[in-house]
Amino acid sequence: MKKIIAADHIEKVYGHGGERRKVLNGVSVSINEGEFVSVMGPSGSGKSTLLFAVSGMDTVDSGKVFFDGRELSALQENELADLRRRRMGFVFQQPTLLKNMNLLDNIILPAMRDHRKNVKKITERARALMKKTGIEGLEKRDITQVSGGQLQRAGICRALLGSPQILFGDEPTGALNQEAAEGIMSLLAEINEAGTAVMLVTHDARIAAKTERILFMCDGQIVSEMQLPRFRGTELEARMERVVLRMRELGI
Ligand SMILES: Nc1ncnc2c1ncn2[C@@H]1O[C@H](COP(=O)(O)OP(=O)(O)OP(=O)(O)O)[C@@H](O)[C@H]1O
Repeated sequence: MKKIIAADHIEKVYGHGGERRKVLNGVSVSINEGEFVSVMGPSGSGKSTLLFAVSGMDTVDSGKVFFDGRELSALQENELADLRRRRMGFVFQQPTLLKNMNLLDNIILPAMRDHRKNVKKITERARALMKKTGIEGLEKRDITQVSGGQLQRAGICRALLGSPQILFGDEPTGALNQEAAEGIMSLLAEINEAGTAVMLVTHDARIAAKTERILFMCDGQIVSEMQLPRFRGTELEARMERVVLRMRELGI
């Protein structure tokens, strides 16, 4: 299986002098093409920092991160930005969409930077993604006129517009009720099934149990991993129990 992300002994330090704190402490991890991975661990264990480091959204203080064989720190800022825009997608807990701009325009806005001449094509693709993600018909709505789940679906459409090889999610279901969260998880599973790798940070064992590999973090390190068969809609409770049990064993 081909690796799309490979992180080799990465470290991230925040603060200065006596206040210095190693938030990533020699993490090595790889993500294969098409994998569905989640990251769990206590608050402050470094989950978001890891996601930001392996996606090139933030730099590391030592170690190396490779995306599809290219070392991120060796890239020029514009090359890195280009790589992130074209080959990675990002979804956050609160999608950063703009008020006073309708949902469709919000979705296409970042892609317009690359393809000014292709407005028609981008709009068509955005509409197709809105249909696929279940928000067809909401194109003209302002972002204040849709639910949290619909907003997150719009965020996912925006992230998918460039056909990324990997979608990174930092608590993408964290602000949603359980029903909306499950809808977003089903959507992410579908996207993953179609070939896009997904890497999610979550606090929720119910969410992690639907992924195929769980990385457990504690104090800036990956302290354990769990491989699960692809989730096919059954045995969720048993999978959750395994996750919770592992966390208990790890004391996290
Ligand atoms: N920009 C920053 N400057 C200084 N410290 C930071 C910064 N970003 C994160 N930290 C610290 O690094 C540690 C790890 O943060 P991180 O957000 O990666 O943890 P997390 O596991 O994702 O936590 P949570 O589950 O609460 O979101 C925390 O102690 C946090 O306070």
